[in-house]
Amino acid sequence: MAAFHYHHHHHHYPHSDLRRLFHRLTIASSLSILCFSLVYLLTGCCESELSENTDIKPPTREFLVSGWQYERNGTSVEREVTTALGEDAFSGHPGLEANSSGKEWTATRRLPQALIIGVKKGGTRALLEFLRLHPDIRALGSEPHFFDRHYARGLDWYRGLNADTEQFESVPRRLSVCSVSQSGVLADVQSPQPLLWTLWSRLSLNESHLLGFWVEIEHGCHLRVCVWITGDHSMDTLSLSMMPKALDGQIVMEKTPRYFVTVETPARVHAMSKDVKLIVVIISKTPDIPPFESLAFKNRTNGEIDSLWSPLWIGLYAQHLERWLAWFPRTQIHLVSGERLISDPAGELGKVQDFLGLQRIVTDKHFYFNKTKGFPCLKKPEGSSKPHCLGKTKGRMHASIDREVLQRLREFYKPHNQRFYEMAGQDFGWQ
Ligand SMILES: Nc1ncnc2c1ncn2[C@@H]1O[C@H](COP(=O)(O)OS(=O)(=O)O)[C@@H](OP(=O)(O)O)[C@H]1O
Repeated sequence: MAAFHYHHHHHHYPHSDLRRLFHRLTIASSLSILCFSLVYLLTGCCESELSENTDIKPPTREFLVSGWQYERNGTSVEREVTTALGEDAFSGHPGLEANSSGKEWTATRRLPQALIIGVKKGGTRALLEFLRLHPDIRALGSEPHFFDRHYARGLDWYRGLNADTEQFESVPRRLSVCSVSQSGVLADVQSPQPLLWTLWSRLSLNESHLLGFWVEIEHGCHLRVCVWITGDHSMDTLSLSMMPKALDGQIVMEKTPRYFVTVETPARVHAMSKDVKLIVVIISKTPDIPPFESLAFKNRTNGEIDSLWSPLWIGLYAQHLERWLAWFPRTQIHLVSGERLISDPAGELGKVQDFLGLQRIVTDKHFYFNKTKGFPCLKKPEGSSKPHCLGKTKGRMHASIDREVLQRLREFYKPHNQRFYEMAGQDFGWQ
């Protein structure tokens, strides 16, 4: 049997919601911003420095200017916000760490050399989070959807080099994200909304994740607008959609499982780099979309499968792989078995590391099987010392599917899968 997939819920944030949010932020912050502007005008601290500061420097917090915080689940967030900034911000990011060798300072934002292109619900998040453990991998946490949705924004946007002067830094595990403006400081102080807006549009989050924000100034008079976000999505989604800074020799990568099935993507990826390494996680599973049994058929009585229904169409792996093979050699595409990623994560990760030309550093020592979750979890995820499983949205209970329907799907997928095995040069044993 082949793979079946779910509808994916992407976040869409209506303009009006964001408007309302910023409205609230404005009211909450206007007082402190006024004070801030006063201090600014009185000290005139930027005058001499503005023109000299074209590079981002490690920030030294001078003021915690504006906060919009409230109690959530009975715990005050204020102390933690300060902690996140004062102690932890900018730790865990090679591009920003001060180190006696000074080497870290050469880290730059580069276009990815490897992509996890698919497939949706195949285990792409697990694969990326596992790969992140490797010191030679720098991975973007969110799904940037550059080649399928944001292509018109251009490669500089993708890389994280905005046309405007903003720079973003994220501290993925610490739940604080900041946007730094290097120009027009006074104007920004009087109106932090555009900065917040840009920062916000870079996050795959919505208003409900926002716990607070603050504006601060650092040495060199860069303005930083920071948001503090709930922990619920930290492992799965908290990251800015731009490439992380990486050192020479590190592999930059991202995952957007939709790339695999979008017709225009292979050519676009090829135009970025003909050497990029492509990873596809493929799996055989049934989507958990009630009423699956009726949606899967064009005509239930004669058993005609609706092959254009997206969750079933995604599973036509041969068809999708064929499009990639028109642009990239088979050796540049690595297939990961979604089933084995669950039953033997270290084994699958070993092969991926070989494919990427990396030393096998992520091994069975890094995983344990969590019986409650029913999935492998990490003993120590990147940037943390505590064991971690993926979030609630990964590894869900699936409703059982009618046996006859399953049988019909097996028949439907059989020839497609056969063709896929031939193309892949590998039998995945689905039946
Ligand atoms: N270690 C571990 N922990 C949790 N879940 C795991 C793991 N390894 C693989 N999986 C499987 O990953 C499925 C989600 O796949 P994706 O991350 O590719 O989904 S998404 O397309 O990004 O939404 C998810 O599918 P569902 O069970 O349907 O939620 C899991 O089966």
